[in-house]
Amino acid sequence: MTYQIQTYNKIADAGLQLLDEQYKINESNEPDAILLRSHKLHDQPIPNSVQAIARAGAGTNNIPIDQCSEKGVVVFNTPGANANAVKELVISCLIASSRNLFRAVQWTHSLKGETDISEKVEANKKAFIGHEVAGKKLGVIGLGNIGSVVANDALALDMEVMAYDPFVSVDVAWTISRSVKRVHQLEELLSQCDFITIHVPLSPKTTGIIDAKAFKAMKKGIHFINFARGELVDHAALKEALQDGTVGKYITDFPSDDIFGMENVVATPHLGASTTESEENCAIMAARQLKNYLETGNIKNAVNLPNVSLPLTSPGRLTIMHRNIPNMLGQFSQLLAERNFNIADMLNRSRGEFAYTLIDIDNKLNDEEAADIMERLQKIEGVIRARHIANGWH
Ligand SMILES: NC(=O)c1ccc[n+]([C@@H]2O[C@H](COP(=O)([O-])OP(=O)(O)OC[C@H]3O[C@@H](n4cnc5c(N)ncnc54)[C@H](O)[C@@H]3O)[C@@H](O)[C@H]2O)c1
Ligand SMILES: O=C(O)CC[C@@H](O)C(=O)O
Repeated sequence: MTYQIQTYNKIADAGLQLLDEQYKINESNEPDAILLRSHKLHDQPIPNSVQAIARAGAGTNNIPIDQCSEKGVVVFNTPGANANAVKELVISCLIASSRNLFRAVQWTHSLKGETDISEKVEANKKAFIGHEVAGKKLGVIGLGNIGSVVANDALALDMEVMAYDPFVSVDVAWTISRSVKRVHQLEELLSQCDFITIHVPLSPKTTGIIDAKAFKAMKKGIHFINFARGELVDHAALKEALQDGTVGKYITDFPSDDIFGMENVVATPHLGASTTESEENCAIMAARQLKNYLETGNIKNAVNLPNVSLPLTSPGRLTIMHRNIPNMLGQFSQLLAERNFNIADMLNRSRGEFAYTLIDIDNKLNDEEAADIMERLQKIEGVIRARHIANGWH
């Protein structure tokens, strides 16, 4: 079996190398799967051949998830794989902004060609006096893979840390120091912190969550760090908050035309995950998840379907993505019984309005039998996509 993979953006070789001789990269207009980073898929049709999309990264706002679910396309991301890279940059920006490093470096370079540089340096350095972060209060909005490690490491800088995340996962909660104070109202964090960093996914619910009301609640002169997504912040409200001094500095990884020229804005070119280590981690995780899904039907870290894991030992497996409605399993087993196929194992999991079923059968199907059973499965109301995976070991 050969799988066709379409890639977008630069995917680290460490990940691509995991896709062995069974895989062809960028050789077909009808790929089985897509592997990408920030490339926007919203503006292009997704070929019907695509069974899975893997995002080598955390944010999936560049992928039309609802459309994918309706087409039976599983969408993966790589949770945590780039968290350390983002954390290191956020911590460095926290300190750099507090010490006026960005402006200071720019000014120093402007001395090129002048005389008496050391005298000018000593005379003017007072313009860049900063503050230490120790003893200051950091607010972390979103305590996921990135927010949790930023919060823990800020404690090591002797900062007081406050965090807001109404949906924090149990797994992450276990890793967070008890010294991080959790608040249940965003306003409480906004009104008390000297520095705020945001680490929530961009979705219709979070677009513009930092709006005029949020800025109004903040302390005067606060430094706001946004390495999550630009659209989380209402830029018109940001402009006002910068002008009236509410925001002393806005440091963001998401430059856009409207923030250029705003005073006290520092923008980096979406560099959060741009380390060799992080790019490799993401590419490896994404390639493994894609391979596992294509070859066994098992799912790990999908954003639109549940995790499903069943060792593939029988001669054949049917994978069925379907709506989460009654009597689907009954119809599948009836169909198989009518054709005299014996079910060796079965697993069914649901997530929201979608569900996924693996059915392992004792029968080794020829191409005709496989096509026939696929056609019949697809005809069952509620079935979105069905696949037959022949186990190469039988
Ligand atoms: N700059 C970069 O290069 C870069 C790199 C990685 C991730 N990111 C961005 O950072 C985001 C976070 O990444 P992550 O790996 O920590 O994701 P994650 O999924 O591990 O964590 C996100 C957290 O946000 C929380 N959350 C959701 N809605 C919230 C809300 N309204 N208020 C407070 N908390 C809320 C969730 O409960 C979760 O704990 C990504 O979605 C992506 O957009 C940017
Ligand atoms: O691929 C990148 O460089 C950025 C990834 C980042 O935005 C993410 O959401 O993980």
